[in-house]
Amino acid sequence: MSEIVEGFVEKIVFRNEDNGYTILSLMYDETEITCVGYLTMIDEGEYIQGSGSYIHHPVYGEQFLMESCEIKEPEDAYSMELYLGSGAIKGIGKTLAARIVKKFGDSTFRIIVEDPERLAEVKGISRRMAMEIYRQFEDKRDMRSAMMFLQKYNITGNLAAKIFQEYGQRMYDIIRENPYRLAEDISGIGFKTADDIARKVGIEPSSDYRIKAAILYLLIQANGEGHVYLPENELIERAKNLLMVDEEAIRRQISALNIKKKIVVTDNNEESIIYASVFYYMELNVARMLHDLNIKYDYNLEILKARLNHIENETGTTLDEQQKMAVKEAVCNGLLIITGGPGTGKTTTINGIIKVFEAEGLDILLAAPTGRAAKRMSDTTGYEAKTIHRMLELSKLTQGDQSSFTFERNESNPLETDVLIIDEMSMVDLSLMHALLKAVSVGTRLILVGDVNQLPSVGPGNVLKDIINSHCFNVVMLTKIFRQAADSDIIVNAHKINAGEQICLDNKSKDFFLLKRDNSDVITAVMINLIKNKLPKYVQATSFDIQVLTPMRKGELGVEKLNKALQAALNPPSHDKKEKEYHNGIFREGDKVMQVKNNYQLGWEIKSSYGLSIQTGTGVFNGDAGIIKEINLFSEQLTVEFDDNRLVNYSFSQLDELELAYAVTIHKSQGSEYPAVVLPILDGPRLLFNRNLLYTAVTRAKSCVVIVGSDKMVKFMIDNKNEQSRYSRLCDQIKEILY
Ligand SMILES: Nc1ncnc2c1ncn2[C@@H]1O[C@H](COP(=O)(O)OP(=O)(O)OP(=O)(O)O)[C@@H](O)[C@H]1O
Repeated sequence: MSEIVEGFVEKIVFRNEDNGYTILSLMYDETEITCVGYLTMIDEGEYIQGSGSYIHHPVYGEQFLMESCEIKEPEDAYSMELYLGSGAIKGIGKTLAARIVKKFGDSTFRIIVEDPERLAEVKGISRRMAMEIYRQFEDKRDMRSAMMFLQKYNITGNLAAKIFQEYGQRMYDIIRENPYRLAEDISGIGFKTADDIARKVGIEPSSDYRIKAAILYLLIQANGEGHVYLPENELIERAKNLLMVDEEAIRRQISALNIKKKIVVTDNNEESIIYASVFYYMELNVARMLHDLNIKYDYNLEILKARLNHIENETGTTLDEQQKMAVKEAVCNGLLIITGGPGTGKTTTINGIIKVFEAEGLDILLAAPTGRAAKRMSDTTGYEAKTIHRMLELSKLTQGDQSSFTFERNESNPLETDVLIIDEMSMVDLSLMHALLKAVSVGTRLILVGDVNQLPSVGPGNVLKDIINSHCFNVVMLTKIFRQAADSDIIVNAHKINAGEQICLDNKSKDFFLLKRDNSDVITAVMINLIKNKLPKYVQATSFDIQVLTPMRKGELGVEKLNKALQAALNPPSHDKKEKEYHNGIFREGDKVMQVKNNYQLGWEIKSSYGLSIQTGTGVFNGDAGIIKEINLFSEQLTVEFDDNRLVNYSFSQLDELELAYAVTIHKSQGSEYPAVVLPILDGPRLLFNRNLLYTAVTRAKSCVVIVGSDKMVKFMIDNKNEQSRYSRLCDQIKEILY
């Protein structure tokens, strides 16, 4: 049975600002009781009435669990003084509060609201301050009632504050009439939360708003799966399952959204398809901008020949016909795509192209989609390569509490360069491609390099594949595997896997092995032995440089379980290593970790051997890997050393950006290379275990690949050509522009 308590809030003992969970002490009938609950916006000194029940906490004893709570406007002078002096109103301390209440007595609150100028009669309060007190008082009141209102719908803390900041007093109408707007306007609220609110407000399941919101939500969800659009029938099916309403109602709202231009309904020559508008225009613009860049340049081929001869003499490498063709196409065209598998000479060709343009005195920019890929490009070319985000000068826009990102380089402030070379193009998704092309003006030569057979980008689209398949632009396919590369079974096998040919797994190779095991515990133990004892000597690297790549996150051989096992074996607890618990695991000094989201604000620092700061910068990117150097339990910080000795401090509240990285998913490893790769392959979803995934994993290794598990599964993967197909129309959009 629910009980009621009421009294003054003596002290806020603890408050979690994210979710509003609060512990406070309340003076109730001259005794002090501890209340707990989601009591956002309740300040010290307030008089509250709450209902709930007494519970017994094993450590803190009896507490009142407050399920709902109401602020009572103080009615007597004493309570008003307590509230005003609590720090709730900036600029009023205890002394001033006492003076105000002495002057106005029980009418204090009425004066503040109805006649605030009179506050200036109190010594120490100017007219301006009087109005400021009034403003804060009203704001607090509005905000508090908003919080109370939202709490009914289980929205608390920062999210509630965000909603109030976005809508102000309109919030009440919006929530009562169309809470689905929240899903559109407020980051952090999705369809599910909005639908939950709608149900509580009593909105009908067949409401137009509900169906519209669900359609937009399903399209965003499809983008998250890598699709750019959904076929109309598939969208309707998904909507029917989500909403449990009839098809006619869904079709009506599709038309309504189409008229409002929130979605685009078109067809792909076979069936009707639906885009969220932004993705439709992105795809169309990417196609158009690619055509715009695709102009011809006159170039004296005799001069090119002479330049190439000179470069070949200088570097001692004679380019083969395909590579020479790539250099020629690069100088003669505004847009060129170079694609090829491992060891087919892409880097050598890029270097040739750079040298030719350099001899011309042209400006060249190099970039890649991830930090690691950019670093590799810098290492292999000898020129600075940036991430595409950094090159486009990503910057943060802050509006009130909301922040979004934008690129400083765009159509009105394009990149100032004659040549732009992008490596690892298979990882570029549609929105990044769109941002990139907007910043490239006609007259800049754009050269896109990548291996079209790698896994597609994490984000939506099949950009590189679609551009190549359109056959509208110059594409040079490098197919020859060079001699050094042909000595490597990693490269030979990668090409076989890609072609669907079975590979020889008799362990006679120098760099490609399969250790047959059929039990996940045994596989884990074998991998630990390899990483700890066998492989470091074999590939002349440290245990930490050897990477376990696995297809899945979950399961016995998924990232989560493997990381725990590998951590215990490679960096066990030790009295001289500090630890910090997080979610469901532990970070320990010496652990191998990975940043799991792009954080453009996070600062880094490089220190000299004397500990002096010699370089600073910002930005740590999804996929950057490093080692935990220090955990400071006192300042609640953890320091990670990334590539190039960049030191980054994480506050404990930022630890959700880090994960252990002894094992990572094959998807996450795209664009990275490791001296040796260990692949546990036993069993898993047939759709995921495909040729593409195995190819990507194998091509991450420089000196050695060891597969531990089932040879049958490896064979199955090579035979399994079924990629998870993506709905994308870039290829057709490119072609249609020509007609
Ligand atoms: N024309 C050439 N003559 C001789 N050797 C070459 C030639 N082109 C490339 N190579 C050699 O072949 C190997 C692979 O070349 P390169 O690194 O350029 O290929 P890649 O496609 O960039 O490979 P990956 O994708 O694996 O990095 C290198 O050892 C390189 O020196």
